[in-house]
Amino acid sequence: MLGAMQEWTMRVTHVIDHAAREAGTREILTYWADGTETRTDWAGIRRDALKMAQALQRLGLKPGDKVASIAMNHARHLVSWFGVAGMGGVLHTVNPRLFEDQLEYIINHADDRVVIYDAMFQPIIDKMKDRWPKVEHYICFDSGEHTTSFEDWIGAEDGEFEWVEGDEREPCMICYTSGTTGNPKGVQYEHRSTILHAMAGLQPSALNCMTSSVYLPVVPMFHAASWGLPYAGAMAGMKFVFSQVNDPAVLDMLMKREGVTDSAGVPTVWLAHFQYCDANNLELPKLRAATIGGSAAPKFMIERLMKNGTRVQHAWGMTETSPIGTVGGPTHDWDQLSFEEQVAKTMMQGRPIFGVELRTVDLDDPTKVLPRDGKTSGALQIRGPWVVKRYFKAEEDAVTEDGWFNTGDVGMLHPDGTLQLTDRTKDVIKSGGEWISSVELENAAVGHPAVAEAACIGMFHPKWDERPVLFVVKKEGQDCDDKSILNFLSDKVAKWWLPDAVEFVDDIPHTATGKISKKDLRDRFADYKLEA
Ligand SMILES: Nc1ncnc2c1ncn2[C@@H]1O[C@H](COP(=O)(O)OP(=O)(O)OP(=O)(O)O)[C@@H](O)[C@H]1O
Repeated sequence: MLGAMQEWTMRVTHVIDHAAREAGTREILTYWADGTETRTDWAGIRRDALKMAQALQRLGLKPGDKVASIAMNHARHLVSWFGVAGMGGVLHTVNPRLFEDQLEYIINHADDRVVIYDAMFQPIIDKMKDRWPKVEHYICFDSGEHTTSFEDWIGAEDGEFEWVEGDEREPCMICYTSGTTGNPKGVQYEHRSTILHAMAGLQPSALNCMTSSVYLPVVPMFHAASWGLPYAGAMAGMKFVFSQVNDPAVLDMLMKREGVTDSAGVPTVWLAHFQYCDANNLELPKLRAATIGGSAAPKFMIERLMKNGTRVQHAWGMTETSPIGTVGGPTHDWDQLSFEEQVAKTMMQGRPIFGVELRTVDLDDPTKVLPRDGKTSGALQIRGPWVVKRYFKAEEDAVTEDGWFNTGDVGMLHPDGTLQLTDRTKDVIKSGGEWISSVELENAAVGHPAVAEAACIGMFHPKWDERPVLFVVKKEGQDCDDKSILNFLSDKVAKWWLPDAVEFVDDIPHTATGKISKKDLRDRFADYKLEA
């Protein structure tokens, strides 16, 4: 027998309705690429989203149709998150840094009918237009010099529109993985999964979203739904500060002037911020918390932020998990820990937020579930209502028979639930039947004063199968040799982990999301040979 509560379909339109009703005047600021700024509020975002939904219908779009956005973070992009979902459509947030073949592939694969883009990406549109035969309309978020401008387009509507109703399991957004592991794969976020994920993000131990938050998400809206922040932020009714550019000078100015309390982004964002403040003799902004994820946050970054009074929330997730899986933050015993212990804990990837479950399985025998002992490393699996079950247009599910998604990450679970990632399955190095973490070697190497960046890959070795080779980019004006690096590593990793060779390179290839691309590094050094 069922209970007797009211019907409430979990559609994301509830989120914007709530924000406009309960926090209607809470501000949304945008700093635009041309240096101008505009301010709107949650009521304004809803008003424009209604107009946009109406305008999409006028173009002939039907529920289920897809609209691509190629855009940075700003209020109009935020409008499209709710406008597209509000007409029953699916917003496809595209990473503009993808390579041309990937851009061609994903827009065609998603069957996008409309592309809305920032003027700064006009060159991409000009280059790609002929390769996207299914796209019928182009709209520019900015000026519209070359095509219809967003403001003119929605400005022609009166906003007298009723959100399109539908099933809560219908998709409202599609994000593609960046394809470092093959062709990009589309992950469809449902209305329901999006709401559950955003509500989970409101847990105090998660994204730290509350009415008092003034949030500057540096994580782009095209990167795994900006970690769900636009939805969680609307639910909390917080103030957003957006910047269309990722210039540390602009971010620093906005953080200080607007009293930003929270920010979220990949580690490289803080790297650039540190460099900017150091070069200009400025103090770091005093944030309440910085959520860092997407790749491992290095120790020196965590230390520096914590010393500055900023709580570091080290998060792990992936496009396939909407993306939040785990978030770090003070544990019950936090106050009893020394600063060093707190840093060490923060370097791990945090604990699962309510709603998802993690387990690790043996790398060689995936049927064997490993103990949560903080010692045994294995392949990380996850399940939960905002974790992918099947990729868009795939013919088979992407989960194990018992319903777990294989993340491709390697790590261990501690008895208190903390996840400690050690590598990705395809990057972990197998030497003489034992595993070596390429990430741990890299993290240790970047602590060397002359090292700007380091990447470690396993190279074929006639005796050991694979041995680590470390590729290093030196800091400008600094010098060092392989002996100094190996010496530096010798008390930080096991002796048999020490790389067989250290190679100095001018640059290390990166993926479209700014992570080290080991695939490209391997391709670049395909002919590399290690001696027996
Ligand atoms: N806090 C973190 N520490 C270490 N690694 C992390 C962290 N957060 C995310 N990652 C890494 O990022 C991956 C997810 O990234 P994302 O979904 O953006 O895919 P991608 O790396 O860009 O592309 P692909 O899945 O195609 O390789 C995780 O599986 C993990 O390897």
